[in-house]
Amino acid sequence: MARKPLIAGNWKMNLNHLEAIGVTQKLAFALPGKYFDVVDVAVLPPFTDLRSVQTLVDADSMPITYGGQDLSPEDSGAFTGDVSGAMLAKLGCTWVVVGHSERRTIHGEDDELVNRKVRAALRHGITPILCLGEGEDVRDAGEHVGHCTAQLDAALKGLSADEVAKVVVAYEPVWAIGTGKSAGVADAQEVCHALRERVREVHGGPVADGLRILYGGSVKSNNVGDLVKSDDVDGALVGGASLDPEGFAELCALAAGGPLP
Ligand SMILES: O=C[C@H](O)COP(=O)(O)O
Repeated sequence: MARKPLIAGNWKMNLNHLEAIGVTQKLAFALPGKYFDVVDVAVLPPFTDLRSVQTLVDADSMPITYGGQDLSPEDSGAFTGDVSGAMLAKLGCTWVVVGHSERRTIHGEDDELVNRKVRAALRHGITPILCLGEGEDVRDAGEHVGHCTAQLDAALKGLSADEVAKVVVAYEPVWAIGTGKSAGVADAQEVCHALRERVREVHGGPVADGLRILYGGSVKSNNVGDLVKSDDVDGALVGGASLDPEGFAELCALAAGGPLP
């Protein structure tokens, strides 16, 4: 089944709302409309930027989608500092990152919380981009496939096949994030394939064949083309390389099959 690639730029804690406007404008300007027929392009700014990005995207009818980098597992109430799925939905978010390794490591998020956040996103009609991946020690021990499929099982626990069909999975080996050390194409394909086969086993062929599985970890213009050519890699979650709009536009074009004119 042909799956349209998704290239999502995770800005992490970079760019204030004024800078966000500039970067989003430049990205839309640099990437001709025809590329959006072939690849979906998203930006994932900090919460404080979302309203500005929404206003710009709506006003200029940009083909760019956007989303948050995290959400609360709860819908409202006394949860100081948290942002709910309902709030993100109201801001027109298509996506929300869940279970990023920086949240798992820095904020101690475990699989059970990640599962609750996936459910919260789906409850509000937002597509969770569910991140998972192994650390260097697990990879060195050769246990990366089992580790990642176990994380997948835990994050999707109790979800119906229809719900799983609405999830995007992002395989991000922790040792490749922000290190300049990207997984090889064969390594990315190995884990993405195993994740798809696990979904096939539990939720059936149509869900597995339709599921978008991204790779993330030091994705740049020089490796994105080969990564998305892999059978089971359907796009990329891009960190550092998404902050420069012209460079990110080039990366998106390469994911769509060729460089910008
Ligand atoms: O969410 C994005 C990933 O953490 C990858 O970040 P990176 O492209 O800077 O390595």
